[in-house]
Amino acid sequence: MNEITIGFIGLGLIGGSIAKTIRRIIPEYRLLAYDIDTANLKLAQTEGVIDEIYCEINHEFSRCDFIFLCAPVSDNCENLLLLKPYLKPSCILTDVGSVKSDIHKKIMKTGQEKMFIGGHPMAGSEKIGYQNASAYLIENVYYLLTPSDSVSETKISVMIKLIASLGAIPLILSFSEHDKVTANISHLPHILASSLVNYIKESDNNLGIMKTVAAGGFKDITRIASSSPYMWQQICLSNKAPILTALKGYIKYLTQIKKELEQSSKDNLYDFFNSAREYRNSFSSASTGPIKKSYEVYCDIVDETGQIASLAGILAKNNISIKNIGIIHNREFEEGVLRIEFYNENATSRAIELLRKYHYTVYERS
Ligand SMILES: NC(=O)C1=CN([C@@H]2O[C@H](COP(=O)(O)OP(=O)(O)OC[C@H]3O[C@@H](n4cnc5c(N)ncnc54)[C@H](O)[C@@H]3O)[C@@H](O)[C@H]2O)C=CC1
Ligand SMILES: O=C(O)C(=O)Cc1ccc(O)cc1
Repeated sequence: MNEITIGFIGLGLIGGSIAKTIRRIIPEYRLLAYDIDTANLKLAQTEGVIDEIYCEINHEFSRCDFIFLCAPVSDNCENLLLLKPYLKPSCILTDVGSVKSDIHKKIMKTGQEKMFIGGHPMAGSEKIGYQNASAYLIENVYYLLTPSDSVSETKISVMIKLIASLGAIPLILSFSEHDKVTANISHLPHILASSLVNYIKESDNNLGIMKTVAAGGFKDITRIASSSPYMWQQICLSNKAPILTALKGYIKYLTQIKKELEQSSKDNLYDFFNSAREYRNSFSSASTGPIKKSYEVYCDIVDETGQIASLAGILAKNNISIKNIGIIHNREFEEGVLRIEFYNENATSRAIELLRKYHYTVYERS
């Protein structure tokens, strides 16, 4: 088989993670990248992730069998025209942007429908840039695909195969359905997280007491407020109408709960929390959710030198890789515990079994 060549236009958190995943799973593929930030490109080349780096979009990309547009959404739209003269007809052009309607409209304008299949991995984080990219970010998560109307079935099945081979779960949607869904389950939550943080900033006293005592719940639901403001500015502007509809629907809920509280409607307040609890508990705890599951366990550990090293040694001897490790202190674990994160479900369950065998107290959190 001829060598497959894949190009990346933008190599930050998502582009970098897809490139690292390809390098991990299909190391023989040739990877090319362009990014406005040359430091990213140089790092990726030094790490052996990208084979060829370019400081402009040029004829080198005409060798690509796939091109992933991985810049913020409106930059992806602008890069389409710059790429157009170089793409071979058999190339599959895709993107990873969080919004799909604008890029599909631009694709129709530029006459590139026969090669475009929109893409959107439902995984990510509040972190920014290639330095935070991970070869496991898209493992076992939904990867939404929005093929153009005139792209061939062959191209669609090749794309589905590639995404599945990278360990993600391809799911086809129309671009308008995509934007409605993501407005509700991704864009609205990001707006809520940021508005909650802004509200607390405004309400706190000058010693920052709220900020100091904010507990797990606040931190859980506002983590995504640390995301890139530039990326979210672009997402909001690009998906304005569906986000406004979602906000309107959500504000209705807030108004309703405000009324029920004002009226001390005991039963309605109970129903409000109970219906949310039941529906939230019905979400799959398997990794295929809108939010990627993190494989973490918590473990009591004696506060003595060498304790972390001996636990890590047990895992290493059994070929279990640790993704992240560190002591945490919060109210749930009053004494402080060791938080250990693994790469996948299998490693997590093997580690739990092993550590318990060595008489460690291990906690799992759903
Ligand atoms: N961050 C997340 O959790 C997720 C982001 N996305 C989408 O992925 C895309 C990329 O986001 P991230 O990787 O998170 O952002 P990022 O900020 O980590 O990376 C963006 C990269 O694009 C480069 N870039 C900016 N303008 C460019 C241009 N005109 N041409 C070429 N490169 C350019 C930047 O230098 C940077 O390396 C966005 O469209 C976003 O909507 C999709 C799923 C999750
Ligand atoms: O960090 C998280 O939990 C996210 O929600 C990340 C994210 C951001 C943007 C997307 O389009 C998809 C996923």
